[in-house]
Amino acid sequence: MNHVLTVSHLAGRIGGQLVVEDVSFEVPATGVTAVLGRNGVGKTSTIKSILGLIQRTGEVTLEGRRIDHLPTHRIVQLGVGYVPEDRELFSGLTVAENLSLAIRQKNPRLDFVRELFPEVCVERAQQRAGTLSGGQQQMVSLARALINDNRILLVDEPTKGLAPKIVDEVAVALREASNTVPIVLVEQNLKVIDALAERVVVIDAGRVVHTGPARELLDDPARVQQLLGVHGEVAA
Ligand SMILES: Nc1ncnc2c1ncn2[C@@H]1O[C@H](COP(=O)(O)OP(=O)(O)OP(=O)(O)O)[C@@H](O)[C@H]1O
Repeated sequence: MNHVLTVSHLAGRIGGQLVVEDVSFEVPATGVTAVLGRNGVGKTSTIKSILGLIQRTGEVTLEGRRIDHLPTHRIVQLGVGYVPEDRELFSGLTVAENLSLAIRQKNPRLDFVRELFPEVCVERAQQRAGTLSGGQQQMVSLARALINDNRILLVDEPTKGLAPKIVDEVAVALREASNTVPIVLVEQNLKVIDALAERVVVIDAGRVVHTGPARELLDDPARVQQLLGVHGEVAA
């Protein structure tokens, strides 16, 4: 299979402490690959290790090219888009200003993000990002990553803390986005995983403990319970 990203024996440290122990997985060139696991097992740290945001060892390749020795800004320039868990918008700047600061290419995908998020990217373009709701801020954060032609997008818990209706909106946007770029999605919401992910990578205590088709895992509530410690039934 054609892989856009391969992660091999990745380890990551924060303040000298090993938080990612030994993570290996591959990301196909299309669709959504979900990274799952209980709280605190190292999902966010795995994403940050790939991006070089924390001290890391191991091998990471983007379309066959080693990127594990590069600084974060180079990795992003090569086309690894990042939507961080805490959104990290410039709260005092408008939506339009947040978007224009993110542009890295001559022909940004402005029409695409305006179509995907008309409320925030058109109607609220002149509103300060810090005055938007959590869901709206999440959409700006996604738009900021989608405005460039990335090779892959790393999206960390985009639905965390959002109301169910907004979760559905974010999921629809991510599905649209995944038709244009492969996505690695850290997500706890099984309904979102069910709606979006083709494959899952489950992490426990800094290591990969399961990989496979999302459907196979979601159809096995006992295994979901065992791996994630949550009830395996996906609510209707
Ligand atoms: N800045 C930090 N300083 C010290 N320890 C940290 C820091 N950030 C994370 N950790 C620790 O690293 C481990 C992995 O955290 P990480 O955020 O990667 O887990 P996670 O699986 O993404 O969790 P969650 O689902 O709760 O977001 C945890 O034990 C956490 O306490």
